[in-house]
Amino acid sequence: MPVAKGLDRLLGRGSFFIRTLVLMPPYTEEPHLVSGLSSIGYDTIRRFTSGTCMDTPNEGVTGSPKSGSHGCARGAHPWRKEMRNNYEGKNMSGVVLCQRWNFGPHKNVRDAWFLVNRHFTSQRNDICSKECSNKVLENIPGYVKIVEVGPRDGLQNEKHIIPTAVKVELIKLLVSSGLPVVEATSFVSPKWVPQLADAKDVMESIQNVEGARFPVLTPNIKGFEAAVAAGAKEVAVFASASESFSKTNINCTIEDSLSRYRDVASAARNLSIPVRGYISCVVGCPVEGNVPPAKVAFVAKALFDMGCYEISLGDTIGVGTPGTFIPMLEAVTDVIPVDMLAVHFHDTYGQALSNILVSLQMGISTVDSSVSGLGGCPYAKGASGNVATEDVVYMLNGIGVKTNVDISKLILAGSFINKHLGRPSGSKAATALSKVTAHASKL
Ligand SMILES: CC(C)(COP(=O)([O-])OP(=O)([O-])OC[C@H]1O[C@@H](n2cnc3c(N)ncnc32)[C@H](O)[C@@H]1OP(=O)([O-])[O-])[C@@H](O)C(=O)NCCC(=O)NCCSC(=O)C[C@@](C)(O)CC(=O)[O-]
Repeated sequence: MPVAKGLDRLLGRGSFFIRTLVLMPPYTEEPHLVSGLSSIGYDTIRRFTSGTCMDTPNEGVTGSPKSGSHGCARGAHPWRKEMRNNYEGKNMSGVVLCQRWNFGPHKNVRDAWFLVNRHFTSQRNDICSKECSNKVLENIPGYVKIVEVGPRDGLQNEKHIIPTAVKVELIKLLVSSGLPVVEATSFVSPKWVPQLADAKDVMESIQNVEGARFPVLTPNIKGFEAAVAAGAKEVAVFASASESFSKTNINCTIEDSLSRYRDVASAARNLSIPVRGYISCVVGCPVEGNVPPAKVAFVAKALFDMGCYEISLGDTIGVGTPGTFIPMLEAVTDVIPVDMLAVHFHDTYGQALSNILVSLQMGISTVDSSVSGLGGCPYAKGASGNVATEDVVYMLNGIGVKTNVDISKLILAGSFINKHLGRPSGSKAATALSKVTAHASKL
């Protein structure tokens, strides 16, 4: 296998994990993963792995203060630390694998290891989490919080209105898979997004559902008040890094939207309600094209200053690659602590998983995704669904990262909504694993 020999030379004998990832059959064509990662300097990656504030000067960030001025003012927003602590301590769904595997004709443990994992990476790979110490993966967090956005970002874009009962059942199934956060709906104008006009009913129906948090989108004080009245205990505001998209999506300029969100954040602080912030179009806009990283950093800093406990960076139209996402993340982490950031990818160009992997390497540990890859934004023409949660969990399992999500239950949730929508899953992992299960006797 010439590619394998080349990789061994490139990586050294100790780096069998990368080799395994690259060569895992049937994905043996090209070592894209290694060549892509090797172009990112390790120093650059390390810079983002500390959970502490960066003191890097932020010249070039329009209108934002200079170095250190953000001062990581977490004391002002005590829920931040508390919420991070809440993510820990759950049972993990992974199991120790291949304890009684028969190595059979395979020459050595390494070869047998990757064959074993070819079949079993739907479970968390504990061998990997213990033994992978190579430089490429060592900075990846041990736990990743997945924020499921299917019921909101997914269903807001459906042609037909989904019955409230179906939405509620979907949310319950997602929670039962172990997802810690399920974005439930939006309190936006029903004239703009009729698909989510039943936000109040959805929220009221899940009041007794335990085991996850249910943030909802609120574009203004009106939405915030309606959300709180319906029982929401966490909200999200959504700004844009592109002026044109801001006008298209929420009918106001970026500056006006930030002013509205300051009002929402202030009202939320009075009620001790945590506020998540989104930034859309962080690398590309359907109207303006490329979006400068400094613009994203500016909006991120504004959301941070108003008290958002987490800021989700959205590649709304899915055009980003590591080549554009890394410089944007560098600009944002110059002004915001990396542990307050989340990433949110639409998979229009099939780049989401590679972008997630580099984001994790740069210190991000929160990933938004949507069951079955549902989704799209009604105001971002051409945007496809979000990255599928099943695909994200599959990848994280494969590299030994804990999520607490049971992928088989997640696939059930996906099957439920796909059946209702009358179409196949948008998740490659769910599709493949369903086939494997169906033909298990042939393995
Ligand atoms: C922001 C507005 C409301 C401005 O819309 P507007 O028309 O400029 O607002 P307005 O203040 O002039 O009000 C117009 C009407 O809407 C009502 N209204 C006003 N506010 C609300 C509210 N909160 N809830 C219910 N009704 C509301 C208001 O009462 C009035 O009703 P009328 O008097 O005509 O009967 C509108 O543009 C809107 O709702 N936009 C939402 C668009 C949206 O939800 N887009 C998708 C989510 S963003 C996204 O998907 C991206 C993200 C987050 O996923 C990240 C990524 O993918 O990158």
